[in-house]
Amino acid sequence: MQSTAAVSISASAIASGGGGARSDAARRPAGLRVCGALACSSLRISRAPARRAVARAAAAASANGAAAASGGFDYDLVIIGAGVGGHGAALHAVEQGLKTAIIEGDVVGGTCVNRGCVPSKALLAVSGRMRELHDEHHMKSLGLQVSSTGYDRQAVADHANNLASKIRSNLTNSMKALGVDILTGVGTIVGKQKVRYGKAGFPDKEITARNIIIATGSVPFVPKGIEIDGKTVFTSDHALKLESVPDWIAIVGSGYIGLEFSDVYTALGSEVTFVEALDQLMPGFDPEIAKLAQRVLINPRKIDYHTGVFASKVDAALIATGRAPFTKGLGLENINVVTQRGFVPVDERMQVMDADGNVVPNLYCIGDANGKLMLAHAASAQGISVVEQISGKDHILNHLSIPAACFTHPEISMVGLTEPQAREKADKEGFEVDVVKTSFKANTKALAENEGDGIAKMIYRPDTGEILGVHILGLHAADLIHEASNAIALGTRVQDIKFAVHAHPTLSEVLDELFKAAKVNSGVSHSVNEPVAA
Ligand SMILES: Cc1cc2nc3c(=O)[nH]c(=O)nc-3n(C[C@H](O)[C@H](O)[C@H](O)COP(=O)(O)OP(=O)(O)OC[C@H]3O[C@@H](n4cnc5c(N)ncnc54)[C@H](O)[C@@H]3O)c2cc1C
Ligand SMILES: NC(=O)c1ccc[n+]([C@@H]2O[C@H](COP(=O)([O-])OP(=O)(O)OC[C@H]3O[C@@H](n4cnc5c(N)ncnc54)[C@H](O)[C@@H]3O)[C@@H](O)[C@H]2O)c1
Repeated sequence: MQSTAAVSISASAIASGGGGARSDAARRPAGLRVCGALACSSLRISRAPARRAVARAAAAASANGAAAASGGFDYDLVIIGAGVGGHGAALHAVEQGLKTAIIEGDVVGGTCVNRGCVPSKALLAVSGRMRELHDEHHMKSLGLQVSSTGYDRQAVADHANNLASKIRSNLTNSMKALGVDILTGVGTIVGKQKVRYGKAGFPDKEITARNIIIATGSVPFVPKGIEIDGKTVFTSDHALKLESVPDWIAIVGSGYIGLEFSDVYTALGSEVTFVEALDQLMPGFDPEIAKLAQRVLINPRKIDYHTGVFASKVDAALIATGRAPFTKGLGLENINVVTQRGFVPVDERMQVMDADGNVVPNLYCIGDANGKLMLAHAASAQGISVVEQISGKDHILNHLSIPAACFTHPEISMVGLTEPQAREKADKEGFEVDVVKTSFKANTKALAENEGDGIAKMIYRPDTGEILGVHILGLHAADLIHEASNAIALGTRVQDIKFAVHAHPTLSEVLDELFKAAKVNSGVSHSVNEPVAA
């Protein structure tokens, strides 16, 4: 960390508000609407007649609450925390035929649905449209005329709130429909395979479970010395309610939350000042992408910034300085588990480790509470991975294949290593890395949209063709990254993926060109497009 000057920011400018598993899918009725981590789809399940009979019986048993857990336990699986991590685990557990309960101490959906991904993306959808409508030059170049633009702050806030409610009820209904028992109260582990739940501090109901997953998530991290009052000094929890749009706002921290909120606030007319502790903005991103992002997302907007400034006292600001695990009151001391800065220590299988470094049998922790990767889809993927294991299939999630995206306009996305991380690994392990880049400026679809700002960058091994990292800044970068993340997850090499065909004209051709630009050492064979016998 660089120099650490404390900063004090005046409140005056902020004040003016504006505008042994049993039958699996068995329990899921055909044609049911099912919600994954963040999306719902209609599922139709076709089964052979014999399986259908078993399925009907199990579904009936489930509907009566009669399905039994194995081994004399109340449940095969109890999940503490019904955020997206817990929800993802619960759905997969039911699919595996596990009798499952989920305990929630507040509202279903946790951070992502109620105070995170969902409402923030609703606000960002508004900011994207406002930005476009306000950009007269952009509109004119498309031949469009817009006479006036404006927004209704309360209506924008309602859009975010309504979306959160809708997704929350989708998640709740999907679990109920599949036979997950939703238990209300704060969960505490009182012993091996034993959980009590109820009023915080006074849990009065006890259940046993063969396996327990901790999925209790996180809360905003607020640096020492900063007092949150929810009005002039606040976190994303408050900002997402959009109770006001200040003329000016200081944002402490230029990570995901800071950046996304700077996009929202500047689109709605605020001026923004970033205060960032490290010596460059967006320090968590690939440095080259961060530099370009500064040129596209910061410099042309009403944003100024102070880097190398560690905020320890503020009078008016959005505090976006990271998240802290929410693991208090979980009763970990009852099973000899000591948290590390609040995070639950886990191994690569999300198995909880005790104070002596041993695995605690039948206890797992997923999502923000273990701190491996604080993203909604990572939490859910970890949950699914754990359920695979407890259903008898060993599974280790490759975290380097998990994509991330920042939903600014344009978006930033990434998967795998940054260039400095890849070079460090290459130095240690003794291999070469190469980097290729392509631009949105040469992409027909991006130019048709008049959105040519952006690049894609790939870091790879020329000796093997292994993809080490891909970073994109540009239109729909968040959607584009999945071709790269799937390639990493499936171990697809550059020399193979470069022969995959992309529709024209699409933004995906930015990645097509990227793969084709890579030079893998001759002699390394490829395996796709080999003639297949008819
Ligand atoms: C503003 C913002 C925007 C974000 N945007 C994105 C995004 O676009 N994409 C993305 O991937 N991620 C995003 N994230 C991160 C994402 O929200 C988290 O990574 C994700 O919610 C973690 O899921 P989780 O299930 O681990 O925990 P949470 O979602 O925090 O859920 C934990 C649940 O456990 C409950 N709980 C806690 N303790 C107990 C207990 N003892 N007993 C019973 N219940 C308990 C809590 O009430 C909560 O409901 C965002 C976060 C924020 C703050
Ligand atoms: N689109 C998304 O996927 C998305 C969106 C929002 C949040 N999230 C998740 O939520 C988590 C929290 O987001 P975040 O933006 O709060 O955290 P972050 O870790 O992304 O960024 C925090 C920033 O604050 C800076 N900082 C910390 N203490 C400071 C201080 N005292 N003074 C000045 N600067 C300081 C850090 O250097 C860092 O740049 C992230 O880990 C992210 O995974 C994801």
